[in-house]
Amino acid sequence: MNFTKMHGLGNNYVIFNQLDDPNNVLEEQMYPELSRRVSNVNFGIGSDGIILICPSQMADFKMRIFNEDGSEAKNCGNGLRCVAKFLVDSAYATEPRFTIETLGGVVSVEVEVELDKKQSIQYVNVDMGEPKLLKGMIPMEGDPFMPAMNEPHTFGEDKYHLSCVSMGNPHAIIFVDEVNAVPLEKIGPVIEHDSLFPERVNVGIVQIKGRQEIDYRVWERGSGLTMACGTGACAAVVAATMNQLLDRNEAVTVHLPGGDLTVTWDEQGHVWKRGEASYICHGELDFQYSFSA
Ligand SMILES: N[C@@H](CCC[C@H](N)C(=O)O)C(=O)O
Repeated sequence: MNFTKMHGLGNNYVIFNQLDDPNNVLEEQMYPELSRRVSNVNFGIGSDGIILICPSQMADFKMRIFNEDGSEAKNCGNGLRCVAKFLVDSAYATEPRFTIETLGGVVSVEVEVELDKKQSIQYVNVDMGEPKLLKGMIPMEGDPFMPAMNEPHTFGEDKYHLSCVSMGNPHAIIFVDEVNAVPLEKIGPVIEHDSLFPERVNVGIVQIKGRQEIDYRVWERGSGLTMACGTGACAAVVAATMNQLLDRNEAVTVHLPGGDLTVTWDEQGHVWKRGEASYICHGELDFQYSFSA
C-alpha cells in the first residue's frame, strides 16, 4: 500500500489515496485493524490514525478517518487541511477551492499560498459548517432538545463544568484558569468513556487569554493526547462564544501544543478554520508483513 504521512500542527495521519490506486483499497472490515497496526509506533508507522481519500458521489472528494484505536470518526479538522493540500499538490484538485465529503457532511476548502519573508507557507482555510449544540445531536444523555453549556457534572471525586459542541464529532469543553495545570491524561479518558456520552467524546480544556485568543489542549476520543485537534479548536471557540467569553464574527487565535489555528464563527453560523498542513514522508507499507503478526 502506498501512503503519505502528513500532519496539521503535529496531529499526524497516515493517508491512503484510494482515488486511483487499487492496492490501497481493502475489504471494508479491515480498516479498523489497519489503523491500529499502522498507528502503532513500534510495529507500524506511528500516527494518530489513518485517513482514506476516496471518490465521492456528492462532493469533489471524500475523506474517511479512523482513530488510533480503530474507531471511525465523522470528521477531522486537521486531516481536512492535510487532504486538501495533498489533493492540490498532486493535481487531483485543479482549482484551489473544492468540496470534501465527510461522514459529518460536506465541507468546502480553499488552499492558499501566503508568502512569508523567508519561505512560502501554504495555509488551508476550511468552512467547517455549523456547530450542533443540542444534547441529542452531540450525542449526550439528558433532554435532547437542550444544549449543555457550562453544565456541572461529577466524575468520581472531580466536578467539571462541561460545554458540549458537535462539529460532526462530539467535544466536551472545560474552561480552566491554567491549561497546563490540568491532568488531562487522567481526566480525559474518564470523561471520554463516561456513560453521559453514548458515542464517547473528545475532551478539551480551554484557557481564555483575551477576547481573540485562547489556549486549548485536547484528549482525543480513540487517540488520547494529541498535539492538536481542528474540530476541537472550532468547538472550543463556539463554546467560549456561547459562554460570552469571546465575540461572534471575530478571528480567534487558538494556541495548541503543536501550533496556532485561526477560528472564526461567522454571523451566518459557519465556523471557519485556517491553518497549515505539512508532509512528513511518502512510503510503501509492507501489507503482508504488517498483517502477519
Ligand atoms: N484530530 C481530529 C479529530 C479526529 C477524530 C476524533 N478523535 C474523534 O473521534 O472524534 C481533528 O483535527 O479534528
